[in-house]
Amino acid sequence: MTGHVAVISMGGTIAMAPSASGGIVPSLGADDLVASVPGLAELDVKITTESLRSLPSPSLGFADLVALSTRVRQEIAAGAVGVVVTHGTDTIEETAFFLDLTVPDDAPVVVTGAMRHPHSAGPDGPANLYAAIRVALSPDARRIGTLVVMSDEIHGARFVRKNHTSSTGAFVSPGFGPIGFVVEGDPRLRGIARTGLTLPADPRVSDVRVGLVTVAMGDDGALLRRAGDLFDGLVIAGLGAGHVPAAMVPVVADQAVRIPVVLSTRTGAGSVLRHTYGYPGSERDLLDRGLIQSGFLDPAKSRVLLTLLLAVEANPTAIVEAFDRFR
Ligand SMILES: NC(=O)C[C@H](N)C(=O)O
Repeated sequence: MTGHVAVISMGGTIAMAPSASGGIVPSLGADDLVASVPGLAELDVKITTESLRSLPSPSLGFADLVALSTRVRQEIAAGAVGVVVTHGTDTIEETAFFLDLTVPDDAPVVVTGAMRHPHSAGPDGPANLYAAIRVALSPDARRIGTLVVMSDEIHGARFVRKNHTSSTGAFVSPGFGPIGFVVEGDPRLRGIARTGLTLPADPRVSDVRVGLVTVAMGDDGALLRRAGDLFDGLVIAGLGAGHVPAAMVPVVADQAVRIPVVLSTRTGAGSVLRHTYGYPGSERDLLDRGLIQSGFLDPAKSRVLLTLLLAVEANPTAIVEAFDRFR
C-alpha cells in the first residue's frame, strides 16, 4: 500500500515533561513522540507529523475537535493510509467518538495516549504509539470507524471508557470487550459494524451547551431547576437502567419540555431499558415524559452525540432516531 501515516498530536501525558514549577505539563510535539518509538524504520512507511494542540485533555473543547476532525479528513484526502492521533487519556473517549461520528472515510483513524509520562520508569507512550501506527497500517482496521489503541488492546470508539485513574490498563469496553489485540506488533482484529451515522464537524458545536448531571440517591433535582435556561440540551446519568428518584421527576419533566433531555446510566455498562419498570422515575415514566433513551451510549458519549446533533439543528425526531442507532 502506498501513502503515509499521519501522526497528529494534541497533548496529554504522552507529550508531557516535568516543569520548573512542579508537576508535568505538555511539552513535546508529534516529532518528538515519533522519534521516541523504536522499530518504526523497519515498517517501511512514511510518517508525517503535526502538532495541532499541546494541551492536557481536560482543557480540550469542541472547537479543538472540529479542527482535529478537519485535519484528519484532509490527511485522508491527501492519501494517508491511516491517521494516528496522540491525546490525553482523560477525554480520549470523547474525542474518539467525535471522530467516529464525523470521519466516515475508510482509512483507519486510531487514537492513543499514555498513562505514564516520557520521563517515568517504563513509559507506555512509545509502545502505544507503535501499536497505534501498526493498527493504522492494517487493512483489517479499514471501514470500522475510529479506534482507541492502548496497552496493545484495540477498542471501538463507541464502547471504550477510561475506568482507572493510573493503571496502564485503564481502558475497557464494558460489556463488549476489546475488538482486537496487537500481538507481537501484529494487529489481530475482529470487525465491528459502523452505525452508519455520520454528522458534520460543524463549527457551531462550540456554541452548543449540553449539561451532564449524575443522579444520586435522594436527589431532588435542585441542580436541574434552571437547566432549560442554561443549556441547549441535557444528559442525565441516571440510576441503574435509567431511573431517577420520584422527587426528581417533575423537575426533569419540566426541562424535557424545553430542551432535549437524554437518559443514560451512571452504572458504566449496559443499555438503558425502555419497557420494564412502571414506578415514578422509572425509564418508562421518563420516556413517556419526553426523555430520549441513550441506548448503550454512556453519559459522556451521549453528550458528544447530542452536541453534534444540536449544532446542526436536528429536529426532535432526528435526535431520537440518532440515539436509537445505539440501542
Ligand atoms: N494520561 C493522561 O493523558 C492524563 C492527562 N491528565 C490528560 O488527559 O491530558
